[in-house]
Amino acid sequence: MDHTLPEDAWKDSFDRLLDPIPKLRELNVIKKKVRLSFNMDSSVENSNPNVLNINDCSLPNVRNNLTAAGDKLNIKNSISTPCAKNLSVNIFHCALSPIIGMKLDGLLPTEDHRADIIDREKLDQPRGGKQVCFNVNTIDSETSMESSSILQSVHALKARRASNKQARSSLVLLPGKWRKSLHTWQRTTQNISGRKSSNLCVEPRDITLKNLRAVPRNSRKSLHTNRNSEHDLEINFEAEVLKYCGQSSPLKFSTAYTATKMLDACKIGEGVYGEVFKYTPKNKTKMNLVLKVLPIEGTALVNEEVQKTYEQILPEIIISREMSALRINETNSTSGFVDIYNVSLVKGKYPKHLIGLWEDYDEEKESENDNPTMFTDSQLFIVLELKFAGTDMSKFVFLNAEQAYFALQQVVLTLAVGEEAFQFEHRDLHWGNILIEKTKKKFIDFKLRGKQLSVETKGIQITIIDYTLSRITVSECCHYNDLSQDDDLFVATGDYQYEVYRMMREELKNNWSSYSPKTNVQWLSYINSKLINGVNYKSITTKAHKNYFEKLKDFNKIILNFASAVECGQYLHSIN
Ligand SMILES: Nc1ncnc2c1ncn2[C@@H]1O[C@H](COP(=O)(O)OP(=O)(O)OP(=O)(O)O)[C@@H](O)[C@H]1O
Repeated sequence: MDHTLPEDAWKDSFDRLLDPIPKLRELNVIKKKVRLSFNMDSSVENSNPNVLNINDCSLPNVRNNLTAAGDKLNIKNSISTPCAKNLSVNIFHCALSPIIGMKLDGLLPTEDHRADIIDREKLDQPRGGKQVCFNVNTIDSETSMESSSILQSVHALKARRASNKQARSSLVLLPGKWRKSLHTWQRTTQNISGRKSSNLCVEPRDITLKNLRAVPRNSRKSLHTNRNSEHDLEINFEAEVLKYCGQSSPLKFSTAYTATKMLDACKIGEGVYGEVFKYTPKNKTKMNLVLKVLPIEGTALVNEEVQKTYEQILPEIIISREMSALRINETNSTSGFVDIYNVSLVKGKYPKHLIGLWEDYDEEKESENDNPTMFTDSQLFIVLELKFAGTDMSKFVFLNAEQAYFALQQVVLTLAVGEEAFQFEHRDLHWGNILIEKTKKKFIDFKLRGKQLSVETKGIQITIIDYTLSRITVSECCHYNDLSQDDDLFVATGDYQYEVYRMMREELKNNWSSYSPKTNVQWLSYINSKLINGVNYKSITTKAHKNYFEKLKDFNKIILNFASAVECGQYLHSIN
């Protein structure tokens, strides 16, 4: 029997169509143009579970945390998309641009992947692009993911939904900045599980970050404590913002912040809502300032987020101004809250030199934010000009525990002054929101209820930043962020920090407008624990280190018994 296939067996139906037109076949017009598309479902096709980006976790203690909690993440459920700029060759043969993923800072590797990371680090291999990872821990073992394919994840989730069980992803975050990771997780899981999305059917090719839409959040609220107040009348938030900026209309962005006025400028950080640049003003060459640039009021999503409105940005401006002004308050004063020099409302395209700085940062550190070239002529921004206040506590290297102990005292008294002046609760005082810089001053002065207090600096000065979740009462109005409907933050794990959000919710009975200075104590207990087990010390063998390390440990045993930062401060000052 002849097993030879007929000559045209290789032809598909399309080829057969060409048969009657031999000239076309000769030209092979169509086939020559067919290329393998890496764009299509690139989040699926190019997933590589062996690539994990921990470049942001270079600190030994962060690595330790990764080691301690690594088992919690099933890295197989990861989407990774190749990022052309990290690859030495262009694997994208097609004209369309590749889909760029984002890394989710807060997630932890498994044992296998830790080994892989170490191998990659030894070989100094290039990073494999940004990633989104999530851990689906409610899937039964038999339906658990067997490969890294997101396709299988989706099928498993669909199957699970079909059997009427609720799919819920767990959230394991690294200590510190959580907002970006949480938002990415929310977008990812909400679209996969359909929890808050009306579109329950998610096809694999829909799972690209550009397709994931943010859920608008409008949780900033202001509550008038005096109900008969004339403030209850309709507020014109635009006019209020302009008033705080000391302007009658927006300034032109490119002329208000020209390159010539900003010496030695560079981008130093980024948040979900904006970009942070550092520079020296031309007329004050001994000073370093920081510009925090926040797009507002536009309809375009920025970094996958809805832009804040005048109404949402106003409380942040008010809190920043009031806390900064405590430097000159007669009864309760502190310089521990970030010093704000100016706030302005600007309009127009991003200045070219700031785009250049953004791109330099992106080249070096890979920004997770959108390139500001996206902004049009009509875009509005709030620009906060702040004093540069140093390095955040997670990256700072303390000399020894004595220096850390006195830094804690500065944090305690700063919060205590805030409580007394404005019923202030920070509500998000993780170690990324405490900045530290060296100082030649011997003492830092505070005034609490009119009483002068001094704390030894031991060579460093602390500054508290980021009032996004903070609460204050000012001019019979309480400004706060209502987290009562925001379940996701309270399911996160991975650090004591995430326990504190739950502790706060319990303390406040989920009524976020109420005042309880105990939440400041809860954050102080977290900071104290980080000083015991988390921060870096230069010298740990000295007597001073051991002595003060014991003091930190003793204080840790009793700290949660205090009702406020004021009480903590009084106690610490009495035992000094
Ligand atoms: N005054 C300052 N001095 C030095 N660095 C600063 C200052 N303000 C902000 N930064 C740096 O910029 C980063 C982002 O700032 P910030 O936390 O205020 O932004 P954010 O948009 O509120 O962030 P997110 O909302 O994502 O937590 C900080 O982590 C810090 O490293």
